[in-house]
Amino acid sequence: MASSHLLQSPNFSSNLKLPSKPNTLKATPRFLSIKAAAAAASSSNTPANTASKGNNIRDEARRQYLTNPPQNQNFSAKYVPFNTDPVTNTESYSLDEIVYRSQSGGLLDVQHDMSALKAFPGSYWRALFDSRVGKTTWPYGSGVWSKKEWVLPEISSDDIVSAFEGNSNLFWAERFGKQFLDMNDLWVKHCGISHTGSFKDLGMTVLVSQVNRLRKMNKPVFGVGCASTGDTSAALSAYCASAGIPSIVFLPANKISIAQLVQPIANGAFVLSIDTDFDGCMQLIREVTSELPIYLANSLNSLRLEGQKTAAIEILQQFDWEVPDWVIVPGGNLGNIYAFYKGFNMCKELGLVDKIPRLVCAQAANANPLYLYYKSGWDEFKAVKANSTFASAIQIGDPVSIDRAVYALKQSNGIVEEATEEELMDATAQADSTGMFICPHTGVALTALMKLRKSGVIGPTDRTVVVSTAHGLKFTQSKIDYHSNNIKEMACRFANPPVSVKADFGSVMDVLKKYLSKTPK
Ligand SMILES: Cc1ncc(COP(=O)(O)O)c(C=O)c1O
Ligand SMILES: N[C@@H](CCOP(=O)(O)O)C(=O)O
Repeated sequence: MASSHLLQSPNFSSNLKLPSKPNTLKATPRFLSIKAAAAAASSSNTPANTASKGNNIRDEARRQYLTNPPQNQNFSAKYVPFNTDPVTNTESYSLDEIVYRSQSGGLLDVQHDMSALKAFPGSYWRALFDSRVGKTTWPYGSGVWSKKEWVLPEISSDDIVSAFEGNSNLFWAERFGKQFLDMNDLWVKHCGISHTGSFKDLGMTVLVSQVNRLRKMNKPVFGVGCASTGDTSAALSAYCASAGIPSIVFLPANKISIAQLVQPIANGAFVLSIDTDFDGCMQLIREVTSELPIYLANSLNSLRLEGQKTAAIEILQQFDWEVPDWVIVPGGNLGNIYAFYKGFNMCKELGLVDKIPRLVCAQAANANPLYLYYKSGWDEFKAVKANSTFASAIQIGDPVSIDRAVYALKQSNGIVEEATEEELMDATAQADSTGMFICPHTGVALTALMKLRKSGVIGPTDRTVVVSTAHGLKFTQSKIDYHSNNIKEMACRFANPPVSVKADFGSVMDVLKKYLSKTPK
């Protein structure tokens, strides 16, 4: 592409000129003015401006699009079979087709036209993405849609269903790092501080937006369905409710938390509580979605991972495009570990950074098919019967994205670790005692970190990011059980139960004096 081309985003009122030398990693002085232009352009759509024009942000985006249509935006994406040679296998599908599997029954992947994206240097993309953070411009106020060109480049902003998800806190876990791990550069990416309380929002905004588009195109999509351990169903039902699209969720009876169960109920989903486990629900939803006009929303559908990969890009952005040494992700159905790899790898391929972090996937020992496969030297994969775990959202024995996970780990020189119930609950309590309030799945990831620190694989100064996947408030019962010392065969070493005390001054004083005498000054 010639360097004189202009890239004009729908919501940007001024053109962003390409640097004269595309594909260079160095930011040129000229480029800095591009950044300023981008910032100025996006700030012209502030709510105050929008309101004064008598529009809402969606109307304003539409108006911008009509008066200033995008030019030379040749970005596109399609489905291709996952990890096959494009020379010998030319199979591909439009994203507007309803397809979840390749002809041979394998996984699909969303493939972007990388040559069109590569026409712009990494410095361009860094500045463009940075310019969109912290704004309410539709749809770029979302951490996912601020990377729209890399997610679903062809969807109209008008079809997007978004809760301005993403842009989640990257928390410096200073005290936890220093106190328990002798680390000074430990970070927790709080993906669970999100609209429905988990990272699933990142993928679901993409999937439901595409469904919205398909329905407008009169494609046969009556509603959207998923099997779930509680978080996918919460995200699906919220995004569908927001767009007025029916959602159907299959939940394993008595295996998800009350907080998770109530989410789809409140959002008006059709909820089936099925007497099986997650793997059984997954099997059923796959059969049902191949018979009925119900679109599959689990991460078998590769659209979801396009949204989830933006968390990786966001981490780089939050470190001002410096690459951390390690990223640790709890794994269940195993879509997310691949999504992280894909996000990091796209940034490398497109010149935003020059390497990717090493990835660690952490599993509960009670549901550890990936760990066993890794320990066998990737010899033979065997699904397992997942046993009950406090990390209930990853109680999965037959993960649909196993091939994606193995690919991500091999490409990133990755590691798989596991956590017993006691280890994950202790790690959760320790993290909470330093001011976090994490879910048990994050406890699994922290356990993996503790083990890798102990063995010296992760060093004291390694910059490490632990991905926190859900909000701790969804899992209060496990915390209540732990802090009440009410878990069979678990010492609950860090339990902090409340003290019952009589309602008189003397009793309260006695208890407080005892407490103060024991507390380190
Ligand atoms: C809270 C939470 N953490 C981690 C995971 C694991 O993600 P994945 O299934 O993509 O491996 C899930 C869902 O499976 C989840 O709900
Ligand atoms: N933890 C998930 C399990 C399903 O994963 P998905 O990413 O394939 O939808 C959930 O919350 O349901």
